[in-house]
Amino acid sequence: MLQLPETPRRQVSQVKSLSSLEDAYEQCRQVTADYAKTFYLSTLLMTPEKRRGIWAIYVWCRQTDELMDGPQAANSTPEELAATLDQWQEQLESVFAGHPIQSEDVALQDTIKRFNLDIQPFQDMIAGQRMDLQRSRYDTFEELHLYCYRVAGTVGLMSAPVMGIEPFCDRLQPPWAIPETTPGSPIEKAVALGVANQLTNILRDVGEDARRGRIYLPLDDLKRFGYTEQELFDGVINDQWRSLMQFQIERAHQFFAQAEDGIRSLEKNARWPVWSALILYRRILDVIKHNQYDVFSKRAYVPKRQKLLSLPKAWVKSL
Ligand SMILES: CC(C)=CCC/C(C)=C/CC/C(C)=C/CC/C(C)=C/[C@@H]1[C@@H](COP(=O)(O)OP(=O)(O)O)[C@]1(C)CC/C=C(\C)CC/C=C(\C)CCC=C(C)C
Ligand SMILES: Nc1ncnc2c1ncn2[C@@H]1O[C@H](COP(=O)(O)OP(=O)(O)OP(=O)(O)O)[C@@H](O)[C@H]1O
Ligand SMILES: [Mn+2]
Repeated sequence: MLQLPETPRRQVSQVKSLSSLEDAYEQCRQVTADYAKTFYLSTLLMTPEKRRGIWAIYVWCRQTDELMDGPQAANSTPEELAATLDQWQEQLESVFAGHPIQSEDVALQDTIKRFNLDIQPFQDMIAGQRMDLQRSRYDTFEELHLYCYRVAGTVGLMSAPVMGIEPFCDRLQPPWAIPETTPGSPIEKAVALGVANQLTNILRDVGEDARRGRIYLPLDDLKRFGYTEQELFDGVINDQWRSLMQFQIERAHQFFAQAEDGIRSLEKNARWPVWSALILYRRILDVIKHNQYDVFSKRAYVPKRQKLLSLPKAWVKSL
């Protein structure tokens, strides 16, 4: 279980008890290995400096996600969750200012310094979590795309400087917008991979989200395909639903295709984990289709054996 900070700022005396840099990275390694085994395996081929950086970012992202999705969140009011995000934001600023608060921050701070990371994608991810507190519907794909950028496209922006990508000079804009990226640039493709993963995640979790009263699929798409919110809550699988899902799956594929193209811009020793993440996540779309678009009573997942088998495939692609 991930440890979340109890207080916004620890006293100086407590800061002394933070882990050493080695221990902090070891903690991040352990969390990554526990939470995402296949992904962890595929990071082992990166240079030690890079993989440690990716683990530190992974842990920060995982913790950010857990703030809203974890067991503590289930027993909190929206006001408490908003306050938790404020506190998390303060802690982030503190790490970027060189003052780590929890042990994992010691590793993140080192990664930030080493790879000259920008705070904006981190802030944007927190803003994405805030969207979940503020809304449970998206009218258009444009609105959903902003959400996907914030909660997942940002991962591409955070990890690209660590993995090594050229050129990494696209201008970042204020947190309410998706950063301006040069069309067709590798960094745009890095964002596209996060968006593709998040769209896939949304399709896989339609039923689970509906049970929480949430619909991520754009409402204007539902309308266009003649499928109602009530039908979604009732788990109706009809021709309209199948067509709607085919359209959404195709859209996710387009983002995966954009991302594929970007992987060759990464430094060679960083390509394997990215290919494996892409192949694994994209496969979920095939499973949804195989399940005849029943995302209400079935969870589309890729069996462990297949996951492991995809590692050599990703390896070959990364050569
Ligand atoms: C090498 C590599 C793949 C690096 C990324 C590792 C990293 C830092 C991952 C963080 C993932 C994370 C915990 C994000 C928090 C928000 C979240 C949960 C997003 C969803 C991930 C799937 O997780 P899961 O299935 O466990 O979700 P549940 O909570 O169980 O529902 C996401 C769908 C998004 C993850 C986004 C990526 C992996 C994007 C990675 C993009 C790059 C590394 C850019 C590559 C560069 C080019 C040029 C293509
Ligand atoms: N069943 C799954 N099918 C496809 N991709 C998955 C699946 N589970 C996780 N992923 C995603 O694939 C990437 C690699 O995860 P990995 O396969 O290492 O997870 P894991 O070790 O099986 O653990 P977990 O399923 O608990 O996330 C991550 O982005 C992860 O979120
Ligand atoms: Mn998971």
